[in-house]
Amino acid sequence: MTTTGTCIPRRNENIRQVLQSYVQLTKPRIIPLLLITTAAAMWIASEGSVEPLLLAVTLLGGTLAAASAQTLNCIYDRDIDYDMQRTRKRPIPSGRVQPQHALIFAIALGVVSFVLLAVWANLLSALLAMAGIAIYMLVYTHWLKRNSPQNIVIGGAAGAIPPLVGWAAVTGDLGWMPWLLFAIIFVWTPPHFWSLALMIRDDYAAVNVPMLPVVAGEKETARQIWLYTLIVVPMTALPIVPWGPLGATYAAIAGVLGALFLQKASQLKQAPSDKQLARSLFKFSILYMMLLCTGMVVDSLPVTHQVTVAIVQGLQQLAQSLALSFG
Ligand code: HEM
Ligand SMILES: CC(C)=CCC/C(C)=C/CC/C(C)=C/COP(=O)(O)OP(=O)(O)O
Repeated sequence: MTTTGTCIPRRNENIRQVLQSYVQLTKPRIIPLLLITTAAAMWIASEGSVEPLLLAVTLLGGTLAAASAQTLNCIYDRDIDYDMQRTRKRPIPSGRVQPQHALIFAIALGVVSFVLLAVWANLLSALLAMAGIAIYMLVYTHWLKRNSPQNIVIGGAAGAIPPLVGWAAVTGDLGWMPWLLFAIIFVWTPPHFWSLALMIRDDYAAVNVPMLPVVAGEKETARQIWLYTLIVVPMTALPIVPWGPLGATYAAIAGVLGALFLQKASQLKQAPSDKQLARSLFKFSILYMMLLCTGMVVDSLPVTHQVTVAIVQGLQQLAQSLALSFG
């Protein structure tokens, strides 16, 4: 058959499609931001010089744990995913992957993640990653998603676990700083998700998932988005000296980002039915978390510290010479 030259390409094409379906089960577009929050925690915990191998192993373990969690969610939610426009083409509702095969895949991902983290990082980071899967599946997907408009507030704890994994991988324990990172992501999640939910409210209403915009309406959702934004922005100041380990570079980045986040949330509060504003806030929430974490990494680098010290010393000298010439 190979002499016809048609079978091998077709087989390769099939393998490619199967692989693509399994990758889609893991909702891969969400994972990079989860990893950025993990990496930020690792950089702060190691004061700017994280061991490359530990970083790689922890990010791989985190990727596999998140992929396992998302695959389990795709299995559990296959009924509503079939009924929703946005999710109908996912691998299970569209019949491309059998739920039993997806389950084996999810378990394999979870086991490899646990072993990787437990052996090459430490047991605490491995257990935290497993706790992330358990909270996402049991608390969010099974218990709250279909039963309470507070589903993503409480269930959001799962998405806030990655920085705990990163911190634990570096230090072997958890102080207040990783819990502060957890809290920042926890409080950031409602503005992130509800701005999206405002755009796809009808999808959730059609399958009776009580997301806040379905249950309480656009005005109340926009009001609560505003309140959570009002809480999260000042919280991002707490990692700054004298309270925390971060300095001027992070403070400047967090300040600008916070002002923009507040501005966008306030605009949405004034026009809760405006889908463009909701879309803009959703997209910005992702950029916000990405840049905030990047700011944490940049601020933690020793070179940033050296540059900041040099600038401060330069300013002091300038002030002294000005004082001398005017005094
Ligand atoms: C319970 C908490 C959360 C819920 C319910 C939630 C929900 C969602 C949903 C439904 C989407 C749209 C996905 C799609 O179109 O298939 C989305 C997108 C996204 N989420 Fe979240 N999210 C949560 C927490 C997080 C966290 C903690 C992060 C990372 C720190 C995150 C990062 C993202 C990113 C990067 C996207 C955009 C993906 C794209 O480019 O399409 N989410 N989220
Ligand atoms: C440490 C560790 C393993 C953490 C994992 C946490 C995790 C997987 C967070 C993702 C949260 C998320 C994107 C939920 C999507 O909601 P949904 O499933 O209701 O979205 P849908 O409507 O698109 O199905």
